[in-house]
Amino acid sequence: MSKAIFNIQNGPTFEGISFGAEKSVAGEAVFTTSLVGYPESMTDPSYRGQILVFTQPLIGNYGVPDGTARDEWNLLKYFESPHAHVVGIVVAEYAYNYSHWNAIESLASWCKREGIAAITGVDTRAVVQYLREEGSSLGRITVGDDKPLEYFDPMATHLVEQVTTKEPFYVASTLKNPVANIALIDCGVKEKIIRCLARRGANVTVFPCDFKIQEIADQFDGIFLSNGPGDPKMNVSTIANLKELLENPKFDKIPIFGICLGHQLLALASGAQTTKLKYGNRAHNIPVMDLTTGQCHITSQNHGYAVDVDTLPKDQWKPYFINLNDHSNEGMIHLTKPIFSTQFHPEAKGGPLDTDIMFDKFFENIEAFKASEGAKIEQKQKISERAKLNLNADVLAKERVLL
Ligand SMILES: NC(=O)CC[C@H](N)C(=O)O
Repeated sequence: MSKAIFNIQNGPTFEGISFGAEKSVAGEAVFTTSLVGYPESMTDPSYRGQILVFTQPLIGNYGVPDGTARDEWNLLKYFESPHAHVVGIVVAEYAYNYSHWNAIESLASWCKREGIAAITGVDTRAVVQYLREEGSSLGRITVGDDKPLEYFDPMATHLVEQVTTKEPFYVASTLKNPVANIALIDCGVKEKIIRCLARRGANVTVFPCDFKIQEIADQFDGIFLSNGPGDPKMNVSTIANLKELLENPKFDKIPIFGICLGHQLLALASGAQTTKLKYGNRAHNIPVMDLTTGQCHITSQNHGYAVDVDTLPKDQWKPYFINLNDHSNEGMIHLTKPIFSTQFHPEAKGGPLDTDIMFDKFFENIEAFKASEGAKIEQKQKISERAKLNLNADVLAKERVLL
């Protein structure tokens, strides 16, 4: 067992024991207060480049499930993407013995295989107290006798480019008569999000982040904008594409739904601004209020940036949800078009399922759109148009295409 050191730039140093890869790493140090879900969080592409500190003191006790297991849509059953995206993890007490019906290996052996640095024996309460007071900070984990790495800010890079699918891929509905064809812009989409769409009977065509969706939006019944890592402002071409999509009156009736980064990109494309939060919201129990009903929902969250609600163009958008802890914006809804977005994660993997209804709302919008005049291109014609663009389901990959 090697020793390991966790440093926070201009902050405290913690000594512990390495239980992951024999590899030193540097990134942004963030903390999550979620009690469970370390395999889901670590494989969520939105955590790309980050060192994740768990406030739950005992981590690893239920091991790691089979990351290759697939469901009936050929989506990963237990992981949110094929690989881990955090660069390192920090825990108070690693559970060397694990036990769970679907565990196939220990967290330590998975981290070693995935090249994730892991340190145990850290006073994670002190880490969180520091980050909460001083705000998000850069961190590094130095393993064994390695020379400490330079601090590195992943937020200054275009992280979405690293996680988006390289080619479009297709997830077919298992229904004989699928209810919708949805285009999904993949900025680092979680498998559960695709499952939430497929489970409701949609065929989902997943596109790379910078795909010019505004050129073929009329071939689809709805457009989905995914979650993803990094500073939303880095996604210059995606924002420009969305701006053209929103400004083209031809697409006024097409339903759009965005989650987390998707929400932020929609806001930026509408002329609003995003800001970096002091230390972000990463938890499975964050209360938000629906401003249209006054109802409170408990939500799953993982973000470091937020939409500045004061900059939303008020003639087009209104805030949809508000965070009841820090009063940051949690979503927006268009005044006249079937478009809405949430900062929280209604797919909740992990987390509470309270806001799964947001997907139902998207499908209600899709139903209304399909029944409306604006969507009267016959389904067969749409399919042949998509085939002309080489987006025929038969020629598309069936899963995420990685580098
Ligand atoms: N989960 C996400 O989509 C995160 C969005 C963005 N990268 C943020 O940190 O705010």
